[in-house]
This record gives sequence, structure tokens and C-alpha cells, in this order.
Amino acid sequence: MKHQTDALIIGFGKAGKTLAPFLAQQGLKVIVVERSAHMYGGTCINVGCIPTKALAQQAHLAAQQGIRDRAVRQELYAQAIREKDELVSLLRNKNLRLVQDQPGVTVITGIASFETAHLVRVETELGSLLVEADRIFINTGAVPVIPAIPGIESSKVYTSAEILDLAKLPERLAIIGGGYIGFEFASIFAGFGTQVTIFEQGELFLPREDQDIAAEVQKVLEHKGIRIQLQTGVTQMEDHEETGLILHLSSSNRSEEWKGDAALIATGRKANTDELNLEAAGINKTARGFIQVDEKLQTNQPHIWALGDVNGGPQFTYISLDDYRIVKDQWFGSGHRTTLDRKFVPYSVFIDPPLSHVGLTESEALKQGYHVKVAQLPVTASTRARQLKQTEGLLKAVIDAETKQLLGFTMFGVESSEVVNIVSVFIRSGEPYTVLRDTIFTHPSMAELLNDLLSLILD
Ligand SMILES: Cc1cc2nc3c(=O)[nH]c(=O)nc-3n(C[C@H](O)[C@H](O)[C@H](O)COP(=O)(O)OP(=O)(O)OC[C@H]3O[C@@H](n4cnc5c(N)ncnc54)[C@H](O)[C@@H]3O)c2cc1C
Ligand SMILES: NC(=O)c1ccc[n+]([C@@H]2O[C@H](COP(=O)([O-])OP(=O)(O)OC[C@H]3O[C@@H](n4cnc5c(N)ncnc54)[C@H](O)[C@@H]3O)[C@@H](O)[C@H]2O)c1
Repeated sequence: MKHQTDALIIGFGKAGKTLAPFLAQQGLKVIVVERSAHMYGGTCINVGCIPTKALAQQAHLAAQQGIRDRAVRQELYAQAIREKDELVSLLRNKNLRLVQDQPGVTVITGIASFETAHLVRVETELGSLLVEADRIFINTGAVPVIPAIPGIESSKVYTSAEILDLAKLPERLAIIGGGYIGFEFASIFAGFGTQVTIFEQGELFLPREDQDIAAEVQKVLEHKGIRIQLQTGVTQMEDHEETGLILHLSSSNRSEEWKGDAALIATGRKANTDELNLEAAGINKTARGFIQVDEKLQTNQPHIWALGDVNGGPQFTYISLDDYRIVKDQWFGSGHRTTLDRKFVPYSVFIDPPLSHVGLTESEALKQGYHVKVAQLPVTASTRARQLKQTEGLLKAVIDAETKQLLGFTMFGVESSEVVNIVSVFIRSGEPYTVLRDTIFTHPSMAELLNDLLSLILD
């Protein structure tokens, strides 16, 4: 069977699921192909942001109760997994409805691969079909990088998606890789009382952050029982009848073993293109294996675009959403939007409490030749944090001493993932920091700390 369509979207990611109804509302015939019925809504809804943050919230509540009894912790964990599953299932159905119920959009469940630059084969459970499209949007996301470690195929070694379904709370968990995923799962499992050790090959803890911030985060995480071993690689993994899993480790000065129940692989994510047969469409890839795009997300084939993680941009749901905006703007907007005009993109690592940042760090600003003024404030300064009983962490602002502009902001503390968005909007306004310093905020709130933090800057 062969379908003819104006627009074909491969992958039900954030960009694709937003683009599909929009294009249909403009009168285009749209087909969305998603490989798995368990993935309507994409990574974020099913195995990414949403389930991890749902578990993080329950882990936080469990940690606050400080329960040591193993059976009670196991029950709290099992309940959290059940609630996470319910939430994911609800959102997956809602996402499917939002796309499928839009007149003009057809969702096909199957694996897409290129036959030619305009023709795509889809392997469904009921057989194979072809889709011929005028325009094609690739939104197939990313998959975990699995390092070549002997024994990694053990059933006790999990990817981030697999560990979300782990029924039994591990007593000892190793995490390979100290990045976003490693830290967020470390925080989740430590919250439920698991002894977590992170093995990171790099020599610095949180290398992108200023070292005063990194030191504070490390102190708080270690206080929560998370061990962090830098400059450590895993050379072999072995199932063991009594202990469960043994990891053979190598660091610069010694080799040792770790014994526990389970390990999580969190060593980065690579483009999900293996099944696409990009060669048949003549689509170029970058040296890192991502689909090569220009600043308007167009591939070397002018009728094919790549959006989201698969194009090698920052791997965040909100960047995938912005990719949608860039593509939309090319036909239905000013035509000016590009990836180059993304300024001051914030991020949050959802550990407990979250670490959030926007703009330059102090060391980046100094490297770029700015003459800076810096303010720091502990979260204990906040009455709101005291009410919430979450007084860990600190805030830091970096100001250009000459122009008085706010160059960067970091907050390690409760509700930082909200506060950072206020600062991000403010920095883009180009106003001097004094405007934010003197802005009226509600009380009690975490945002009002911005008044106090910026008042520490002396003119
Ligand atoms: C554990 C975890 C936690 C995360 N937490 C956050 C967070 O808190 N905040 C944040 O902003 N980001 C987070 N991210 C990153 C975020 O999930 C991704 O950046 C985002 O989901 C990428 O979306 P996308 O549009 O690129 O595509 P995806 O959402 O990845 O969708 C791609 C879809 O394409 C389908 N597909 C793949 N190949 C084919 C094919 N050949 N044919 C048909 N369909 C195909 C896949 O099944 C998938 O559904 C997290 C990621 C992970 C793994
Ligand atoms: N809160 C969020 O926004 C959020 C949450 C989760 C994931 N994400 C996205 O998902 C992406 C992938 O996350 P990630 O944590 O897998 O990748 P990452 O790139 O953030 O971190 C991977 C880490 O693993 C280390 N590493 C690599 N190979 C190793 C090895 N063999 N042994 C030990 N350490 C090794 C690297 O040095 C690095 O520190 C992130 O880049 C992020 O964009 C975002």
C-alpha cells in the first residue's frame, strides 16, 4: 500500500507532535509515524522528564520521612512506581489523542526507513507500507550510549528507560556516568534509601559549573549518602550468585571492585538513526553521528528537516519545542528564526534540591574578558526555604561591572527550576541588574531572594 502526503513526520517527539496538528490546521495532509505504541508522546513523556520527575518528587517525600526500615522503603518505592506508571499512561493517551484527533493527521505505528529521498517504508505489525511525502521531518530522538564493557549485557545492568520499571528497590546501586541522568537517578534512589555510588570518568565534579557551586552540590549529595568516584572507569561487569553484581573498576592510581545489586548506564545519548537508512535518502551526518542541519534545521536535502535530539543540538524537551518554532516560522512566520538566536537558554538538573543555571558562569565570564562583580547568598537566607524545610544550597549572580548587566545566574536550591526562568526572561530584556534587584516579588517566595542577592552588589 502506498500513501501520498504533504508532510511526513518520523517520530512522535516534542517537535513532531507539536508540528503535526499545526500543519494540519494550515490545511496540509500529515502522517506521523511512531515506532512503538508505548512511545506516543516521545521520550519525555514515557521514559524521560515526566517519569523521572514523578519519582524524584516521591523520593524527596520518602527522604523527608527518614525511614530506615527496608520493607517500608520498598513499599514507598513500589507505590511511587505505580503512581509514575499511571501518570505516564494518562499522558501517553492524552498525547495520542491530541495528534490523532486532529482532522488531517494520521498516526501510523511502525518503524520508518528511507527508500529514497521522498519515499519512506513503514514496517507495522500488519505488514509493510510506503509513504511518499513532499516534506519530511525527522524527529526520532536519541538513545543511550552503551559503552563496550565486558559483561554489560547482564540483566542487572539497566539503561535509564529500563530502570524506570525496576520493581524491587536496590540496596546498592552503581551509576556509570556523572551527567544529568546519573545525578537525577542518584538523587531518586538515594531518596528511597539506596546506597548509590557514581563512577565518572572525568576528573572534575560538575565541570561546567563554577567550582564553588560544584563543591556545594557535592557536599549536599554526599551528605545524602551518594558517593562520587571521579576518574574511575568500569573495566568489567560480572553477575555474582551471592552479591548480585560485581564491577571491576580502574582509576588512575588503583583498581578495585564494587559489589551491589544493580547498575545504571548513564554515559550520554546518541542520535537515534540506526533504523532510518539515511543513506538511501542521501542525508548527511555529522562526525558525532547526528543528522547534519543548518541553522534553520534543514538537512542537505532541501525538503527534509531534522528536529530535536537527533540533530545534535542540546538534548532538552524545550529545545525540541523551539526546533518546532524554527520550522514553523519558515512557512508561517517571519522566516527569521534560527538556532543562532537562542540566547540565555536555562537548564535545571533535578537533583534534590535542583541545580539551575542561565547565562555565563563566573569562570566563563572571566575567560571572555569581562570585569565582573559577583554576589552569593545561602538559601538559608530565605524564610520560604525555612517553611519548606529545605535550606540547602546557594545562589550566585555574575554582573558585568561596566554595563551593570546580569551575565549569569546559578541557583542550587528548592524551586530553582522556577526561579531560573524569571532570570532567563530578565537577562534577555537587557536591563541593568538593578531593575531585577528592585522588582516587587510576592512574599514568602523563593524568587524574592533575587532582591537580596542583587542587593549584595555594591556600585
Ligand atoms: C531519563 C531522562 C530524563 C530527562 N529529563 C529531562 C528533563 O527533565 N527536562 C528536559 O528538558 N529534558 C529531559 N530529557 C531529555 C528529553 O527527554 C529529550 O531531549 C526530548 O525528549 C527529545 O525529544 P525529541 O523531540 O528529540 O524526540 P523524542 O521524544 O526522543 O521522540 C522520538 C520518537 O521517535 C521514535 N522513533 C525513533 N526511530 C523511529 C523510526 N525509525 N520510526 C518511527 N519512529 C521512530 C521513538 O520511538 C520516539 O518516540 C531527559 C531524557 C532522559 C532520557
Ligand atoms: N534535567 C534535564 O534537563 C535532563 C535530565 C536528564 C537528561 N537530560 C538530557 O539527556 C542527555 C543525556 O544525559 P546523560 O546523563 O546520559 O549524558 P551527559 O552527557 O549529561 O553525561 C554523561 C556522563 O558520563 C560520563 N561518561 C561517559 N562514558 C563513561 C564511562 N565509560 N565511564 C564513566 N563515565 C562515563 C561523561 O564523562 C559524562 O559526565 C543530557 O545531555 C541532557 O541534555 C536532561
